[in-house]
Amino acid sequence: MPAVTSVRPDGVGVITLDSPPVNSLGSDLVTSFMQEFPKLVEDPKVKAIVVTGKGALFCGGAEITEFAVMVAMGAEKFKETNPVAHLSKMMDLIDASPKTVVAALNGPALGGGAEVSLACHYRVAAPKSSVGFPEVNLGLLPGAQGTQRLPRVAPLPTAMTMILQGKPLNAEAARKNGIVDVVAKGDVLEEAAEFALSHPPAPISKREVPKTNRFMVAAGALESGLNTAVKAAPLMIAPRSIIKCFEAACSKKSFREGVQVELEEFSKLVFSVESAALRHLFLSERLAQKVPGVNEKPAPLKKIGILGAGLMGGGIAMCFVQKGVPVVLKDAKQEWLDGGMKKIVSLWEGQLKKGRLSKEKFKQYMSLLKPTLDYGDFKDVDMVIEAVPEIMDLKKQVFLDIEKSTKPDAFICTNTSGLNIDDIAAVLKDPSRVMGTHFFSPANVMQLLENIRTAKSSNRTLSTGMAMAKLISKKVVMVGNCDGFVGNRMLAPYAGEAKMLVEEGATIEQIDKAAQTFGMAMGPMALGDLVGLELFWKQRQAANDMKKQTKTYYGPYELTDWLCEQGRYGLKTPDPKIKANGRGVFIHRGREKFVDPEVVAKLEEIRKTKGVTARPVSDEEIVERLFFPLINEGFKILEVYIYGYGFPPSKGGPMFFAENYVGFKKILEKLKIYGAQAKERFTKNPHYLPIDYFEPSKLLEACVAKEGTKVFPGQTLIDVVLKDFRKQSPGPGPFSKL
Ligand SMILES: C/C=C/C(=O)SCCNC(=O)CCNC(=O)[C@H](O)C(C)(C)COP(=O)(O)OP(=O)(O)OC[C@H]1O[C@@H](n2cnc3c(N)ncnc32)[C@H](O)[C@@H]1OP(=O)(O)O
Repeated sequence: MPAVTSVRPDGVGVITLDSPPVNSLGSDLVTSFMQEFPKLVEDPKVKAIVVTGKGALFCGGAEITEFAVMVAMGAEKFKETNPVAHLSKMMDLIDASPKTVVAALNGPALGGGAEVSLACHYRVAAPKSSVGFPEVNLGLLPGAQGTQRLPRVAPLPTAMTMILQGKPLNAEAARKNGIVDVVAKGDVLEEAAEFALSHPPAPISKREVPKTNRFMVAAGALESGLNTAVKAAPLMIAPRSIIKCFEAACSKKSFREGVQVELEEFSKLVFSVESAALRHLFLSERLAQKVPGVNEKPAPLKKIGILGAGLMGGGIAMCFVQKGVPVVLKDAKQEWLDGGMKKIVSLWEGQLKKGRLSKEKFKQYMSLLKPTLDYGDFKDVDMVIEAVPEIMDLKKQVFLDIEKSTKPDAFICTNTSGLNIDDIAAVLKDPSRVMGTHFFSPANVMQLLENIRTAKSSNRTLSTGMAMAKLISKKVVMVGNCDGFVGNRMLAPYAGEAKMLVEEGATIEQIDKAAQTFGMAMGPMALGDLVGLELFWKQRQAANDMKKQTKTYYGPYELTDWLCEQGRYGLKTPDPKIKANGRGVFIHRGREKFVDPEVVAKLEEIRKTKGVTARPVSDEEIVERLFFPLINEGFKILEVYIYGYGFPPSKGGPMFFAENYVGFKKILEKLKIYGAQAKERFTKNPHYLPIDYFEPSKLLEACVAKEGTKVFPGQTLIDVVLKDFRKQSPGPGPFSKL
């Protein structure tokens, strides 16, 4: 029953939004609310009305899955049956009630949920509730009168931060900003009922926009708000539409006229490819949390052991401590431990100085983090995550040491980015306790976590790994144990082509700028320095004889070899005393970086040796050669089975980008052209090794063949093609060396 009504003995009619899991405003709930609410208005026994939500949330907003259906209807049909206009009518109904309507915010009121609360005449909020407008994160705006109601109650800067940046306010902050009338001290429903009985109806739509808000708009506040939003997310189109709605609200326009502007802007956004991409990401991220067959109750994680206090280990330790989980951080040498602790403490001190961390929290963090050299301190931890250097024998040895020092049911995770986890786990008596947890650098910042299942990981290990990700607020993807897992596997051709393009004549700056203009948070050259160049170097050295390998060769290695031989590993130089510290492709000074003339000279030398004449490379070619092979690799992975590396969210992930921005056919054609060029380079120039990342994926070819096939709203052509493909696919191949 989506909207449930009852009448209390004190004459307050209660209408409860009841649509699990988040009381989203799907058409069923809206229709039922519009049938039930008038009954309360007309009931002579009802003196006032309270709107509340069932469960932990007031309301999670409009039903996101229904947007795809709206888009599929097409623009013309959408005009006639616009479900958001329907939602707007629900707001009018509440607003126009002759009886006082109070929202009892039992939990978060988000998007359309916040709009329902603002359509009510007053808001009484539980202390743990919040009010937020996250629509911008879906490439949308509050299309059910939110942009017109919020500036009527809140100061313009608050309204702008909330809607333009999607930042929610907790109950107390919402009260201070005029959005909430009372923060309940006791039972929120009781207090809302009491409030409703003692206050007259007061619709926000009848309020004037405060003069200060109008002055601020006249003084150009909207432009500066827009600049901030655009700076944070340059490719987003929603902020410009949101500004138009605020302009309408704070001008001489009536509430109704403002609502009309809002509806028009919303309609534009809902049809945009950016919004489709962001909605796709929202739903895909949640889909990725559900691993078929992994259904055992996760074990509690009360204490964590981290082995290795380097960049990764330290960052992982921070993730847990910042969520209040005690961590034992172990390393083998005092100086390594001290170095790791120093880095962690300096990061927290930096936050303290900027006012982002309170002194109390800082103290709490310090008390939760225990540095140690003694394996004995792992005796009561529930999970150990090892983050020691990527050397197979070392990993096997530390696994044996962890086994000896932990409880038999403690989980053992390896933060490898490339080693075969089945091989590491095989040294243990009970390999079912093992899984891979591949964090991305810097681990305390990056949102992605790849959990890797081994052949023997138990259901409980895997479910606890997924729960662990949720505990530390990571977006998690469960992947199989194969070369480079998913992230690095897709990154390898991207990084390889970046190096190849530099050799061909593109400048280092040009490569990174082209990638950043596309929307990447960082270019591939800077990324190499950030994650550490020695990873690739060591992996390559580990391979016996590169020249004999015929497959999976990723890009030229001469420059990286030269840099690493001098200890220029980028920002991940292990020994702080070494002169090359902070040097890689770039020279890094604090947040600034410069291309080193020595690197440019070395490149010239490499070209000479290889007989390559530098040529001008267009930005278009750079983008195509960086991303198309990456997409191709994604298809290869999808032949069996996406968040990281800062891929622009407005493009929805590489596969969504391929389908909706470029088209499969163009990608296939370009892969063939660039692949033929790479083959010619390999055949004619003995300095080059063969590469296979331009070799088109069978799934991509199948998608090209099926282009034009009708798909259901919300579904992708890849979904459709994958269904048939699953049966025939050989998988991503066995675990092989780079
Ligand atoms: C004109 C008006 C426009 C709008 O209102 S646009 C929508 C604006 N609202 C939002 O953007 C809110 C999005 N939702 C969230 O931020 C979070 O979710 C919550 C804070 C509400 C809850 O978070 P947590 O408790 O961690 O749960 P979870 O895994 O994110 O979601 C549980 C299930 O609920 C589904 N869901 C959440 N919000 C919506 C929604 N607005 N429409 C449809 N489904 C929603 C998810 O997908 C998932 O589903 P599964 O269990 O199948 O994985």
